Amino acid sequence: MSASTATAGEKPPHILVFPYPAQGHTLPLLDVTHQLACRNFTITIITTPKNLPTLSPLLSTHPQIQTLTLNFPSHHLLPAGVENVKELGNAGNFPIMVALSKLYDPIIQWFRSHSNPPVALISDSFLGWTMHLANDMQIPRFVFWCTGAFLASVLDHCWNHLETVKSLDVVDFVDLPRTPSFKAEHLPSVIQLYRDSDPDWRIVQEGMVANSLSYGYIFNSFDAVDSEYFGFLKRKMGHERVYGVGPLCLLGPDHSSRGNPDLNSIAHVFDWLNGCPDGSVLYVSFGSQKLMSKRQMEALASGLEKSMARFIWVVKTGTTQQMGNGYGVVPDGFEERVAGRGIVMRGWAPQAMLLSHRAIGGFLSHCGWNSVQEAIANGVLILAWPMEADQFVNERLLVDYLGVAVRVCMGADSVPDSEELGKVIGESMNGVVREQEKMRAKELKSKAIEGVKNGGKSLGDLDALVNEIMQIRRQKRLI
Ligand SMILES: O=c1ccn([C@@H]2O[C@H](COP(=O)(O)OP(=O)(O)O[C@H]3O[C@H](CO)[C@@H](O)[C@H](O)[C@H]3O)[C@@H](O)[C@H]2O)c(=O)[nH]1
Repeated sequence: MSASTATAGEKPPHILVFPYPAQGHTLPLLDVTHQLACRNFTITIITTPKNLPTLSPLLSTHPQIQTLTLNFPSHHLLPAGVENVKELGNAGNFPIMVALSKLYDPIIQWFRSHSNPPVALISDSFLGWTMHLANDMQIPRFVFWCTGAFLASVLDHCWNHLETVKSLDVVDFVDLPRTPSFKAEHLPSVIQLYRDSDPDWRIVQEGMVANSLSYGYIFNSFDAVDSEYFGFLKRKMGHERVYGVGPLCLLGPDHSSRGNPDLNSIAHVFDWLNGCPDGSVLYVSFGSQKLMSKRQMEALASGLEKSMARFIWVVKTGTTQQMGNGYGVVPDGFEERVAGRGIVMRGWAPQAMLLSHRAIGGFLSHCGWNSVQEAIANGVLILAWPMEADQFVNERLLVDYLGVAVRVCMGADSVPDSEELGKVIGESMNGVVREQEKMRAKELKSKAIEGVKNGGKSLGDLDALVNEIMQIRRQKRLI
């Protein structure tokens, strides 16, 4: 247990946690919440009825955690009953962000009637409006970034220079370390989608700008990945309260039961992996949101077949209508042709568990930040196919700055050349090329592991965060 646990007689502080309802956002914030619950904090998590089940594993581990379950507000762009981005894909972010801002009043009412109200708020970066909420409640807000500090720095520049950024084909980030440039189509999706004429987008923009005025930043990232950008943000915000507590998948809790996979039905996958040589299998998955088109599915299947590499391909399946149009459909006969060398898993796979298997040596990924952290934590070479959102920014960091990834395709609608794709996969998995990248990936893994050990930087940042909240509570008591 950390040295920062409440001392005898000291009532643990009460904090309010507000996750954003997208798989890649909620799960890592729940990991941070777990860490705080392990340190005796009193916690209330804000959620909505359909998102409540995601909290179940955490709530059963920590029965003392309370929930504030509020009905999901409506928005004209949201189909009735939708409460999570996973149901709509990346396009769902905008209406969901706007709809949730309508929870301001019920949250304030709850806060004002509470006998032991929270002393701090930790809320997702996509809930920027909660900065005003925290001000109203007179408590500090910590922003949880489920992405890295490089991305946060890029976004900060974009939101603060929106008019200029939106007018350019290529944006030069001259104020950032390494002065990166991005083509307009590779900027984070929220920037590309922003429309000045729509008052709802103003809500989003104001919230995003407000993020940088918050009391502190918490990142699922760590020094060896993001130190330049941690430093940049500290200078920009004028204080040191920027905490890199990642990779969270190494801190726990154990992620093997995430998404409730039926481990019996996939026992054959682990049996097969157990018989494969170390580092010989490519894991292929594109996160919880991306559904691939018919042409993409065909090109990817063909590339995997031509590569002659061993693989596990996790296929996100769509609705009956989407699958009728070929979305998420594996080409006929493919599985028979690759039998013994490759496995297709449909739906949800225990990714963190699979990536930690000694036989997995490569990860063909969209570069979603959680996948990136899980790959790094396991020293796995990344074959990068960024598609949308923050993924092009993440890819730049991985390929060009950290040198732990190889670029294989770019774009949400791109269809890779299957010959070329097969060649890169084959060389990376079967050959002796990419040795430098593989070595750097292993080195980064070692640094990640060091960081979460006693005396390590990520654990130190977590303790510093805990101390900061304890301090806030002590000061509140003195007022
Ligand atoms: O079958 C699956 C699919 C996913 N996961 C897990 O789900 C998470 C997926 O997160 P991520 O890799 O970040 O991908 P997305 O779900 O696509 O995440 C969205 O949110 C991320 C955080 O903001 C962004 O970085 C991404 O670009 C955005 O697409 C990871 O922990 C995976 O291990 C599984 O366990 N099994």
